[in-house]
Amino acid sequence: MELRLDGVSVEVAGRALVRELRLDVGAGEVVGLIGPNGSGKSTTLRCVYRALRPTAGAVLLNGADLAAMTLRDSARVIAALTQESHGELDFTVEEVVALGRTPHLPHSRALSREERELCRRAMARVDVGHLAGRGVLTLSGGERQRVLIARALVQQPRVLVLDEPTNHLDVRHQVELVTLLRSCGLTVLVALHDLNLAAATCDRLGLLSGGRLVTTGRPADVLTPELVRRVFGVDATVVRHPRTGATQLLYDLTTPAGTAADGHDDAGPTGDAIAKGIRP
Ligand SMILES: Nc1ncnc2c1ncn2[C@@H]1O[C@H](COP(=O)(O)OP(=O)(O)OP(=O)(O)O)[C@@H](O)[C@H]1O
Repeated sequence: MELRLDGVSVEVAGRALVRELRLDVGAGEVVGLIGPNGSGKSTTLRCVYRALRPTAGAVLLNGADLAAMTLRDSARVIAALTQESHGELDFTVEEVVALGRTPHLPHSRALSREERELCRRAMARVDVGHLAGRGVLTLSGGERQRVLIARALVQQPRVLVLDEPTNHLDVRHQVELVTLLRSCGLTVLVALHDLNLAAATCDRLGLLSGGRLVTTGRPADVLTPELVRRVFGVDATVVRHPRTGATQLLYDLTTPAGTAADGHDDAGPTGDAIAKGIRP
């Protein structure tokens, strides 16, 4: 299923948080949103999982406007792992995972045997099967994050939207999540802070700054030292992973590169200016 952000803008209290964002995620493609704090990544994702309505533009699924679908219908197609997903009540792990079936269940029907098996497999896939009977509030941050990934999987979506899914995950579970995102066959839009993880995970990246899309492209084309310096204010050397060939950045941790554009409307060069290499 193809996801298209068609000129999406979000304005809150007279302030533009996202401006005319155009981005396509092809069926089965993994696209990463990267950018400094406050650049508009979460706001963009909120428009896709319908926590926010774009002020202008539209989010399209296979060409159909998401705004015209019922929330239940879109929840059958789009699963989200969000920054807000953590306010669960004290359910057990298996109860939280089973909640992923809600958009598919007629009122008050219990899970079928197949659905319980689906939940069991999803829990095993993210390594939380042994926690099935535990209360989610007793879990560590990483364990809880993996439970929420299992919940998204049992939703059997066609599109997966993830906001910083590697938060709290140790390195093994980060690698497993990358493998899962790359192999699940779903259309994936994921916001990531870790640029090396983004480069290893995503087919393409969209780089945001100040609510604008600076550029999109393959990781090797987006993660250039020039753009990383202009947008993040960090000096980095680009290397290729010796085995996988993935683009990876080695940060220079000793010398600040100067002022980066941040998420504020009135600070730093605009996204367009950055994209063209123009300093005002
Ligand atoms: N409801 C809101 N009202 C006012 N401003 C908001 C609101 N939601 C977000 N913002 C502002 O919009 C900007 C973009 O926020 P957003 O959360 O999308 O950024 P982000 O790129 O996800 O940042 P981070 O990397 O810090 O998670 C920020 O300056 C934020 O303070």
